[in-house]
Amino acid sequence: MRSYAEHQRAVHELLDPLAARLDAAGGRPVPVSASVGRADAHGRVLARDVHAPVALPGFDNSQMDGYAVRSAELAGARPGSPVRLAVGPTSAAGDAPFALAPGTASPVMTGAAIPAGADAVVPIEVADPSAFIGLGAGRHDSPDGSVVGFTAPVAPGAYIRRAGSDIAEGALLLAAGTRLGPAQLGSLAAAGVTEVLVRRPLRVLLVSTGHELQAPGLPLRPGQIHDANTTMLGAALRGCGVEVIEALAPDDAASVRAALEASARRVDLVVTTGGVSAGAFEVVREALAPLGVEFVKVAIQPGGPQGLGTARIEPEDGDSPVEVPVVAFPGNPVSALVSFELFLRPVLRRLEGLAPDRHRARLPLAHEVVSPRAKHQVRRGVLDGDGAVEVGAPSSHLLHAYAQATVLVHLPVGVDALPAGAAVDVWRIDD
Ligand SMILES: Nc1nc2c(c(=O)[nH]1)N[C@H]1C(S)=C(S)[C@@H](COP(=O)(O)OP(=O)(O)OC[C@H]3O[C@@H](n4cnc5c(N)ncnc54)[C@H](O)[C@@H]3O)O[C@H]1N2
Ligand code: MOO
Ligand SMILES: [Mg+2]
Repeated sequence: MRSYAEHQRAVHELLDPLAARLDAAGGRPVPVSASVGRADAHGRVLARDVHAPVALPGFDNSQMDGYAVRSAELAGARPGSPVRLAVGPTSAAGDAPFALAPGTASPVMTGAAIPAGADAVVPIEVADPSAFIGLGAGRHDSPDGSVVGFTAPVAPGAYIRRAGSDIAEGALLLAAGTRLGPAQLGSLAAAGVTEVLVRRPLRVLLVSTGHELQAPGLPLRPGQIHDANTTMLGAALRGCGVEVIEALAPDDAASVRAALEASARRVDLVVTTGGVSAGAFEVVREALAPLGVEFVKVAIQPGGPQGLGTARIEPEDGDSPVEVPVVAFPGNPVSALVSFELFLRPVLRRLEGLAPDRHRARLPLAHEVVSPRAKHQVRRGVLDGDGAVEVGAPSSHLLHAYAQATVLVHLPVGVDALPAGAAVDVWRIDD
């Protein structure tokens, strides 16, 4: 039997090369900003480095509302003997910079260009008067004859945001592989970048198998059930930025193979559910083992039976052979979704430019639990009012209970019983 870590490594080895494939086309141009009816770059992954076309800030500007001064002129300022300067023209945000005349102090607003010759800003609160008076009518002129007093020296450079202090012109703004969230998009917009090259999304064929399955909404004959896995794993995959093609194959190997043959050339990966265990109709195993997919037992619960490998399909119509990686999950819905969380989501997160680990914590158990010693068990749980973990039942058909859970609880190999209060690893379920 394979360990959890061994199978995780095998999935990574099979799927990590997909990153290069998604980059191979050199990226697709997409707009940085959303506009009606157009896909934008939000949530996508950069295919190429982006260098700053300009320095940011683009010019020295003020960090505070105050007065731009020559610091040397305030060297002798003391509470008892203030330095008084004539009020010069005002620099508001958006104004073109001008020159500061010697012996004057210019009102300067946050984000406004520092007048040439000034080398420091004194915040309005520590000037005398401590509020702007008489500005506004002709907002760039000084009120005639106004004088402002300063009672302390100011260090050169005080409250000046230097040009290039965020990023220098030509420096690496965002590296290839970065996922574009709000801060990254804002940073591109600030630099005036309107379009970027992003990786194309991963394309996955999702095949659910089972003679008993009926699409939700269609009536059930006795013995039939509604197909939950297609909706569930389709959502999980799309939530990771994947484009999904769905197929429902009845319980015969020929239809599973036909589903693969129909779409293998259009996808990067095939994910199947069901038909991998020890029953009489294990159609995924039957269809894919001859094509090169390996079926193993992993020492986890749920999710024990797993399939993994590259399927080489020789189309019956004589078309050229096609090879496609396959990840085969067990059919029990809880087993299928836990398998996704353990094995596939970390890889997809990496392909998305995100850290592979999800939000994790070590929390105390609210009550005693038991677990099979030889298996890494993953239970679904919720936190009680004190932040302790209430662990749900282990069975793999309890999908309703999974839908109520907020955490996955890990009980590793070697654990057969843990008392209330013992610390366990939990992963937050957040989408
Ligand atoms: N004798 C043994 N029996 C079983 C073993 C074993 O080791 N020896 N393993 C058990 C474990 S663990 C699991 S997990 C399941 C895996 O089963 P399969 O992957 O072969 O899946 P199926 O047999 O097709 O279905 C299992 C179960 O899940 C339901 N199912 C399947 N697909 C869907 C779907 N799309 N939506 C909702 N429900 C689905 C299906 O009706 C079955 O109830 O095998 C155990 N048996
Ligand atoms: O391993 Mo199965 O996945 O328990 O239910
Ligand atoms: Mg089965």
